[in-house]
Amino acid sequence: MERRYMPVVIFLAAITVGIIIMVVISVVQNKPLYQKYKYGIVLDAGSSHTSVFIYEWPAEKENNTGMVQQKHTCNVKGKGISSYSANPQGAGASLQECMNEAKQKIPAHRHPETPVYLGATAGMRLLRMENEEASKKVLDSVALSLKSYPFSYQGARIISGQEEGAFGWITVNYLSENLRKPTGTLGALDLGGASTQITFVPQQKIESSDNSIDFRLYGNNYHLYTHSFLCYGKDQALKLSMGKKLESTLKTDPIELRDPCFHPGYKVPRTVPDVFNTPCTKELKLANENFLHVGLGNWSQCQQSIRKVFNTSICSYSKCSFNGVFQPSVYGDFGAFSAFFFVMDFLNLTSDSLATTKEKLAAYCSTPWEKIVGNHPKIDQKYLSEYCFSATYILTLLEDGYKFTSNNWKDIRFIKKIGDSDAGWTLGYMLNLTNMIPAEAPDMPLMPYGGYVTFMFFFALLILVLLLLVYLYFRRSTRTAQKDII
Ligand SMILES: Nc1nc2c(ncn2[C@@H]2O[C@H](COP(=O)(O)OP(=O)(O)OP(=O)(O)O)[C@@H](O)[C@H]2O)c(=O)[nH]1
Ligand SMILES: [Ca+2]
Repeated sequence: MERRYMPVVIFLAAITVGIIIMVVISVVQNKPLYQKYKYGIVLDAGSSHTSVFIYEWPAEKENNTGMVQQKHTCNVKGKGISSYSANPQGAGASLQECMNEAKQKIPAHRHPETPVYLGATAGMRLLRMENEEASKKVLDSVALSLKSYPFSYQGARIISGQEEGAFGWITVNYLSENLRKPTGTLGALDLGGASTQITFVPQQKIESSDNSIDFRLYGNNYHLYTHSFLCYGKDQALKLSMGKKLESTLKTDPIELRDPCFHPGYKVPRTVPDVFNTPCTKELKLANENFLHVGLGNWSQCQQSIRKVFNTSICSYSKCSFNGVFQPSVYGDFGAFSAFFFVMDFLNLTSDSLATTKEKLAAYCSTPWEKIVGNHPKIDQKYLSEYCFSATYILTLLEDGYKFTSNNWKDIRFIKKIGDSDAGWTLGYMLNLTNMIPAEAPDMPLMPYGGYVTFMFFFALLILVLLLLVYLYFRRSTRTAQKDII
């Protein structure tokens, strides 16, 4: 090579090395550090049982939407914490197995910074109404138990019905990644054992302040309608409904309750206090101690009997759901989770039209109890016997209560999970308390990581090609000049 080209070659080599170093550094510098995770624990102390949820998220992306995921769940053995009113220590002790599991699942070096929250819902709201002292003792007991773990204890409290509804809404919209998009949001329908919640962004004005809740999330304002009906979870609704039937029938037939919501051939002895042992049915008092609960398996009569637990005759607003509670017209798509899902999924009723759902359910309810047991020998008979009631209650609540119709029935999606995370209030509760959903949209990189690397690569290649072209041009023009001289 001629000596006079040496500076050009050195120059090109230096530029090439410079570009390579630039690309390598920017790739390494911006590489997402996925191996660093943070964790959070939320205990859902429901009326029927307690579940422990462990969430995880990449440490450096905590404010981005959709980053927090459910890593693990553990169902606490036995009933909900409100059932420990006579033995409060038992409530704290019941959490041990699942909390030890949490210790195993979360890396030890993260334990001290991992927040633990316990939120109790309708079972504890009812216990507080009945016996405030006992509800305090139960909360103290679970608090003492949670403080004994190496995590960062953040409190154990009874959450309000509004919080339960609103955080369920945040969870489903966070997981569906609706919050940063201009698309609509998903309403949330939660059916527990002791209460039920409806939450959505309405098109009409919210006429009662109790039912209105505002959030600013990722730079958007959300004006939500929410209501929680205490005593209208499926277990309490069964008591309400049986209480009404008992009240009218036991006067004439003190030993038999003929119930259209249970299968023909179903016959179980019960006691009156079994039905009336809750503040939801307190006003109904009866002397008879024992009665025989006899199934009739008649869906339309069952629906008639369930309608009696919804008072639709009073409303001081422009429109109401039931019991005088304001509710705007349901609007948009809804995610229906917890018992809405368990029940409808068990009966295979999650994707039919409203008319077909009713037909199938009517056939199911009239199926003899013996046949039902024969078809499902492994399922606990208490649960099995209640599906006809529960599904009829769900249809009646959605249609007569919330005013869904055959036209918008398809807008209800019965869901358990979104991705790997359960739909429920716990994730929204943790996101809110850890400030993981910022009010304003965080600054986003100009382009996604993959796009950025590709751009840097092709841009560097382009510079190289251009330099090569300049070099070739330079070489040709100096040769032509030399020829001209010769
Ligand atoms: N069939 C069936 N029922 C379930 C299952 N899990 C819970 N249930 C029942 O469904 C009802 C509602 O359950 P959850 O949503 O866990 O209710 P909860 O959170 O304990 O009650 P709330 O405090 O009112 O929210 C209760 O009657 C439970 O016994 C399940 O996997 N299958
Ligand atoms: Ca619940």
